[in-house]
Amino acid sequence: MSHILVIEDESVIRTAVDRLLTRRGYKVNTAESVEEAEQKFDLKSFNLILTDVRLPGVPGTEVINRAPGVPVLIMTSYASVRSAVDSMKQGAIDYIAKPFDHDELVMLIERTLKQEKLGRKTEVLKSDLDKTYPVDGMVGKCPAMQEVCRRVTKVAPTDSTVLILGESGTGKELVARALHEQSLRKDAPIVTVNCAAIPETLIESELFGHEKGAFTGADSARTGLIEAAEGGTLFLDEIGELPMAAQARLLRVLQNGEIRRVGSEQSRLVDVRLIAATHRDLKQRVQEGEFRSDLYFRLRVVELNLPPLRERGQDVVELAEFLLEKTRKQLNRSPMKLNPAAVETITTYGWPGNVRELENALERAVILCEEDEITPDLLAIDSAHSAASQPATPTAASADLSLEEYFRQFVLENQDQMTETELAKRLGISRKALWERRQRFGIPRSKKGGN
Ligand SMILES: Nc1ncnc2c1ncn2[C@@H]1O[C@H](COP(=O)(O)OP(=O)(O)OP(=O)(O)O)[C@@H](O)[C@H]1O
Repeated sequence: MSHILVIEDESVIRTAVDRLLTRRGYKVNTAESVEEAEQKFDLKSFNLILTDVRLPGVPGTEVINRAPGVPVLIMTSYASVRSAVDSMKQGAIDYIAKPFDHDELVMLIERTLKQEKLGRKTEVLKSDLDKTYPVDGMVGKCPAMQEVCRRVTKVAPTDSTVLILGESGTGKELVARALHEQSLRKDAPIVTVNCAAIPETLIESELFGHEKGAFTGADSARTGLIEAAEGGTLFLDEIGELPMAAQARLLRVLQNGEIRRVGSEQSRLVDVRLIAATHRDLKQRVQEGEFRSDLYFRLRVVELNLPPLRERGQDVVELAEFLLEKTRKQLNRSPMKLNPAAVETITTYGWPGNVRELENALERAVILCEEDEITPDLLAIDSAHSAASQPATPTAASADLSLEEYFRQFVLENQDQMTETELAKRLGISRKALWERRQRFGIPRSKKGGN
């Protein structure tokens, strides 16, 4: 049984998390501060520590130093994304923004404990994968993916700005990380910001920082995420969602290498390489007046186009085999293979959620598989959702149905019967991505929903 320590000074949250985790079969201890936790327990004996950042006494991040080797998850309020980034730099495994829902927290904990258990094994696996696939575990032999790999290798060591285009789940973040890993900046941080996830009112101060008194509530000066990436790489995901005012500021960074905090008259120099990504047609956003053309041209110094999985031919089978092997090793299962019918299903399905959806389907199959063969039923691809027979998939008969419309329709039709986790899985996206899209497309969660 895994043993978890929860450090949280707000008693309502502490009790709720304690109850939730105990119900899920974990052994849980709680404390209101790092000092209290140290007095009562041997911090190093826990399998995982979940802590708030702001606590009476020393900040929660201090447990990273006081319990070396124990994975630490940080709970933080939304407004302090920056402190979460800092904690990650100090060695926290991950963070979760409050308010979080129970499923989200449990998933994060399960994942972290799984990773902790695998520990060194994963390291070995990673180096195996690196040997097999020259661009950091990126699988793909079709001409379009080969071109992407060639360009990644060529452009990574330069400081050029890169724009990565592709549908959701096609591997944009993987490419951004590969670019960083193969660059001279690899020992400095890569800071990832999802522009769609930060409210419009906060994005400028989150990215560029602000001076004391720059706006109501700014009671102290703060550095932004761009400065946090100093010497490294800034990955701006979903850049198509960046509001106009922030676009103007970003342009200045690209043109002059200078950053001006909100509320400041002075600029300071920053040394950051920018990689941006979007699933949107940016050129069209420019034509619609939603995106600055000068910024667009600055961004696409090098453009990488990731094709949707349905256009990658036989790559889908190689990817499935690769992901199957990766997942079964991570889950400590003996060798498995796809049977011919599963290969057929994988080849004919349209994969609207792209590689992420394939990854989820295989993870589920590995977990449920009792023999050494993956059969189509384990993949749980609803034949009604296959490319050939489902008019509601974006790849199918109604090709004119955009991904957004497909998403909207799917969520509205299914949210009363499915939990957010199930919805996200079926759409082949993460829960975070589901949340972001609900915000973006204005689809609130239904009251009847599963969680
Ligand atoms: N070519 C590939 N080879 C191996 N794994 C891949 C490949 N492409 C994507 N993946 C895996 O698929 C998952 C989704 O990829 P990633 O998060 O990079 O997609 P994305 O385009 O950034 O998605 P989103 O737009 O939804 O954020 C990741 O786990 C990634 O490692």
